[in-house]
Amino acid sequence: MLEELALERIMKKTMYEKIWESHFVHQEPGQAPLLYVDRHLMHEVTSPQAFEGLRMANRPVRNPHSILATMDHCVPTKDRDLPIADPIAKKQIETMAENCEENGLNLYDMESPDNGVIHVVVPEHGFVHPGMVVVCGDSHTATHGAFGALAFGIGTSEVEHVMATQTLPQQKSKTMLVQVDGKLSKHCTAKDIALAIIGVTGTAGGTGYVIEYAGEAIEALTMEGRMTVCNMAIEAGARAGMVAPDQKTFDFLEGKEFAPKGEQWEQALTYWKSLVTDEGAEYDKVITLNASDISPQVTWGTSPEQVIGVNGAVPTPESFDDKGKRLACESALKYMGLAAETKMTDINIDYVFIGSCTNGRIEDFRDAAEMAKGTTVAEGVTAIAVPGSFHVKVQAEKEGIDKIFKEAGWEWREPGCSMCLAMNGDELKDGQRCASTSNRNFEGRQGKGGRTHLVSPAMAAAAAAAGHFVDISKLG
Ligand SMILES: CC(C)[C@H](C(=O)O)[C@@H](O)C(=O)O
Ligand code: SF4
Repeated sequence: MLEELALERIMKKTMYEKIWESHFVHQEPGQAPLLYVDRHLMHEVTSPQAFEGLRMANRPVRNPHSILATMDHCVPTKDRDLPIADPIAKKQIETMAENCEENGLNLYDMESPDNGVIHVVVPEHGFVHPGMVVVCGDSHTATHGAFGALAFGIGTSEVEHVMATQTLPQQKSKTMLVQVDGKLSKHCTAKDIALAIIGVTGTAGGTGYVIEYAGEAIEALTMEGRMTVCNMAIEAGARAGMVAPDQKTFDFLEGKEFAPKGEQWEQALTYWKSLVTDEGAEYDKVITLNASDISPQVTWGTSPEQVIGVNGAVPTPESFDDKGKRLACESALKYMGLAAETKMTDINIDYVFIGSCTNGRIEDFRDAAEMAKGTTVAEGVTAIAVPGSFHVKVQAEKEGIDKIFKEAGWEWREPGCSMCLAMNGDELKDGQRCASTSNRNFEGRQGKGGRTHLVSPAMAAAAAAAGHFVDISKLG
């Protein structure tokens, strides 16, 4: 009987384990297992050396159809018709175009109507499906886990390995279930879930794990919302984040360019439905949160885990028992120019950025526009809205969202990573403070000396109008 129970437990698998096993190719004794890779995403920053390596070794790209490439990190978000002023950015863009041309790869270049941030454009075309293994030389590849895929970032030498062999040496991760029960309160969003989770796990809590997000609040999210949550799995230190595919996933994919069609669609559906974690399967770690406890979140420090509800105050270093966290708090307060115990709603801002692969999708702009409607950007504040892709931009314009922003005094830009990491010239000046919908608030991330507070799009729009953070949960 006990044996039977044990056997039953062994046979019950998590979604991660099912995907892993179906992609396992081979393992040499003493070496990491080799995984088959279905999809390889690319941008201009991490691919040039990989292409160079292939060229030197005289090897072709094994499966050009597995690759989708874009230009996003270095692209200007205004005056796109003028030549790129920054010589490094210009070179990266040109090199990307040459490499894709030479290898026959599908590239959404700067002129393409499909251009945008890699993790925004890939889902728009239905390029990632449930059950796939997806890689990209970019840490936020975890975004695509929202489709029930195993998606993670890799280094440039690994990019070369995947291009040459369509496989990747990869150690198996442990599994973590992050269960978010209950319902979100009004004006709370997927971004607040993502930040609140990191507030609990810390940026190292996910190290060695692949997270599966589940529970009523995750199921209730749209695909866009699930992408936001999975996008930030990496900020919790996890290898990847994923959500079980369901009817929302299938509806999102159906009819998209790279989605299976006809009979293949039916077969795919049967397979996708089988990927869901078996009832009773065990995870190595389980974390439970209640969505109704999550208030609109704001980071106060220089790490995404240094986060608090907007109704709270900047913590004192002494409030941390852990010495490392205490010191981190001290140093963050110094860099951020904040005094402990300052109410979050008393913090004034200079800049607002809405965009990035975390919150640059249509729903994010709808949320922000609802908040921005009829307001005016506060004096002394610069606010920029940067759609994640041209498709997002066009859709937003169709809905009149650009007008709402422009009338409120916002700049309405062209798509790209922009001020998420300030590689394209969009950056904060020393000491400027920004309410940003991106995913990283590291020192200098948005420009040397720049101070980043991570928030949701609605929080960003409310801050732009007030000139400081606002407890939007108190709004009607
Ligand atoms: C440039 C790229 C390698 C980097 C990443 O891996 O995430 C960037 O996208 C980021 O968000 O910091
Ligand atoms: S938007 Fe930001 S986080 Fe996303 S890929 Fe670009 S730089 Fe990285």
